[in-house]
Amino acid sequence: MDTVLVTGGAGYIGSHAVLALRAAGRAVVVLDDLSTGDRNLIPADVPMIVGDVADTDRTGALLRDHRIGTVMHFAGSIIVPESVADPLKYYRNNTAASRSLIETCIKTGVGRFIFSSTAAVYGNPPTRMVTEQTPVAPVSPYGWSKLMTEQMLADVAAAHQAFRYIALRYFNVAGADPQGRAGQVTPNATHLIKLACETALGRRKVLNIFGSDYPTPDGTCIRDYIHVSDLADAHVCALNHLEKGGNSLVLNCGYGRGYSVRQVAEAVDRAAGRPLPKVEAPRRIGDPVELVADSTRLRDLLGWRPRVDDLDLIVSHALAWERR
Ligand SMILES: NC(=O)c1ccc[n+]([C@@H]2O[C@H](COP(=O)([O-])OP(=O)(O)OC[C@H]3O[C@@H](n4cnc5c(N)ncnc54)[C@H](O)[C@@H]3O)[C@@H](O)[C@H]2O)c1
Ligand SMILES: O=c1ccn([C@@H]2O[C@H](COP(=O)(O)OP(=O)(O)O[C@H]3O[C@H](CO)[C@@H](O)[C@H](O)[C@H]3O)[C@@H](O)[C@H]2O)c(=O)[nH]1
Repeated sequence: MDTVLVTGGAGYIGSHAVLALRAAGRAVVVLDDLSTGDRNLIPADVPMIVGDVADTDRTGALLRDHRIGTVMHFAGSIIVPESVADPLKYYRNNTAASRSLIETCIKTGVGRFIFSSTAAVYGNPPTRMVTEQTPVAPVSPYGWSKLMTEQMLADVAAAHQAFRYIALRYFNVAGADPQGRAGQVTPNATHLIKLACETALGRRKVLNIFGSDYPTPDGTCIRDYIHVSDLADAHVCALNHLEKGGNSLVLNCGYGRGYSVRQVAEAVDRAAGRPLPKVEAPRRIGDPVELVADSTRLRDLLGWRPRVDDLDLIVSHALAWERR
């Protein structure tokens, strides 16, 4: 079996994909510039090249030398408000860097590509449940930077018969490896569950609840939180699909049910054994009211079966990671 290249494999989600690939018996090589990642998140015997995916000479040599058959492309910049303040960083490190990587794949004959996309491509969707047919309409440069990469992949796959891809649109990724081998280290992360756990451990004074007047049962925004280990498994399913000759796909990744900000905060209270300090704050600009993934296609087309679909488990794994 070919070796899999995991770009951004020293990051939060990529490191869990490395663990899932190894559990499936696959050979893995990581390419990461360590701008936000950490070498310690991946097993010591996984080869890691420190470098930028946009460095075409080095990446080309890597693809050839390691006989890479599939690229899983996690590397990128991920902070939505930062993308509003510095859009060119996102068009460089997400869109342009992906263009370079895709071109290097075409030049070296790598025919399978699995891409980390995002629910941010939907912007503020008109319906509660989001299917892959829901119109895309990003509201941030981050979302656009990812949608442009999806478009490149579709165009390249149409032009090159030997190239197939799967774009996985992640909803809200959370939790940590149940065995404590990896978790989120991303600096300046803005994610609710990470911030709530940091607050529960006294590293932050208070958890802001951004907006309590939304048209939802408790007034706070609703999201579909997917355990990072289940998401990692989805990548192994995607790899198997492409290796069996399956066609290119765009797939939502979530569980299909949503929790409000307050419900998440209460789950952190339960995991921590005491209530964390919370304060109602104004709405955060650009937040959609409700984002829940219809993940029927992921289940039906890839045979994905979640193993940790439980908010209390997600939160307890995230809290255990923060306590480490
Ligand atoms: N975390 C989420 O909730 C979420 C949601 C939707 C999509 N995504 C996408 O998933 C992917 C992984 O996100 P994450 O949460 O693990 O973030 P992360 O910051 O933990 O990981 C990104 C990794 O990529 C590396 N990297 C960044 N730019 C690089 C470059 N040019 N060359 C080589 N390495 C580079 C970083 O050092 C880091 O290890 C990203 O593409 C992100 O857009 C994440
Ligand atoms: O301190 C906080 C942090 C967040 N929230 C709220 O919690 C919800 C979830 O926020 P967050 O965890 O920041 O996730 P999203 O803004 O939904 O975005 C995430 O999910 C997207 C996919 O849906 C990804 O593309 C993004 O990278 C990722 O940050 C939102 O209503 C926030 O307003 C708070 O109330 N207080």
